[in-house]
Amino acid sequence: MSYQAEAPYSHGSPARSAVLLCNLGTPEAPTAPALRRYLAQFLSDPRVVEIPKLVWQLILHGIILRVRPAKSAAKYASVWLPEGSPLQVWTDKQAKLLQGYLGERGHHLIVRHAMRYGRPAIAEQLKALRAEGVTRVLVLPAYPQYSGATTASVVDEVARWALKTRHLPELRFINRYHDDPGYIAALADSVRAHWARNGQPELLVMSFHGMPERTLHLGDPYHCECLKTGRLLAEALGLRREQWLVTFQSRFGKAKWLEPYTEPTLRARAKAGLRKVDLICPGFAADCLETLEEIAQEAREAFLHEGGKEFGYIPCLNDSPAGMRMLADLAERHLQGWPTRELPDAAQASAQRQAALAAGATR
Ligand SMILES: C=CC1=C(C)c2cc3[nH]c(cc4nc(cc5[nH]c(cc1n2)c(C)c5CCC(=O)O)C(CCC(=O)O)=C4C)c(C)c3C=C
Ligand SMILES: [Fe+2]
Ligand SMILES: [Fe+2]
Repeated sequence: MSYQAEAPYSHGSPARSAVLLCNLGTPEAPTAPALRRYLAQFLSDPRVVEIPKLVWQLILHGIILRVRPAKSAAKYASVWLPEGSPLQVWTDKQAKLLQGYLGERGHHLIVRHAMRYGRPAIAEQLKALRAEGVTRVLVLPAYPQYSGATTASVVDEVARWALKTRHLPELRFINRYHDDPGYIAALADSVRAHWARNGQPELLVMSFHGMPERTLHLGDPYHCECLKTGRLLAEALGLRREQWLVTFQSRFGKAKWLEPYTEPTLRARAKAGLRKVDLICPGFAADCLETLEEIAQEAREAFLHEGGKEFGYIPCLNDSPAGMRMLADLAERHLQGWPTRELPDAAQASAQRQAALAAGATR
């Protein structure tokens, strides 16, 4: 391969650092054509569907992309906000707030968000940051638990951009924060706040996005990390073992996925006499289709249908102050050694000029 000519970092331009908050991505509209584009990109990622490419492309284009887009579009339509897809709206807001939180702590840097599938694409954002003189990028995948399908796929996409780029910024990656005390405390705070308003349930179900079970046997740490988050959150809340449960949602395809499955578990528990349950989805940094539609709508209906009486959905950390402080702490720890507390060169020069002028004026 050959490297394209690229604009050099201009001499004397400010050396800047950036944080790139990366999430999964979402369709651009709740319509079948938009879903087809999104799902084609998402489900063609070999990190997401690990079966031989040729066989999978036949199934994907021959069956899945003919049926699923319309069905998924209807689900997206039920949670779509006036400003767009919830995942897009929250992730955009989180990046803006994170810039503010880090700024208040004296860090001069740029925070942007990017999506692994759809837009704004990771490569598009890295290119834009480079054009703004950014020479250091901290990549923060918005996935508390590491998995090959999510975290590693973000790294793949950064690497794909890097493969084509001559003058690379310095790059750092955050792999996980599933057991970060700030993350656990932020989740515990939001559960306690929910209980203060609605009373404590008989059972707290912590529902994580599923993965094919074979990924666990192939060495993916995702399952272990979900269980650890669950245990730490239960400990922080002082729950007894029978008062909490970790389950897995969003099964895709016919293979066995991580168990227990969320909705069948809720149905079975309701049938067995459970009346009041709370659901939280700690693996999602922001509310999205999988939490707002699959849990807060579908799982609720299933539970009530089987005789359950009260179903509480506890939102994701989204833009909560505790969640944002946690992200700022996390980024700050990984920014160590980068000169983010110094003013960028150009701003520094201008501040010095201003100081000299002021000094001259008082003399
Ligand atoms: C939080 C971690 C996630 C893991 C792990 C994950 C694995 C995974 N997902 C699919 C298939 C689909 N997921 C879909 C939506 C979706 N998935 C995540 C997160 C994880 N996925 C999020 C945040 C979302 C919501 C996006 C949004 O726009 O709100 C979908 C699309 C929706 C649909 O058609 O059902 C699919 C498909 C697989 C196969 C997989 C593991 C290998
Ligand atoms: Fe998913
Ligand atoms: Fe789903």
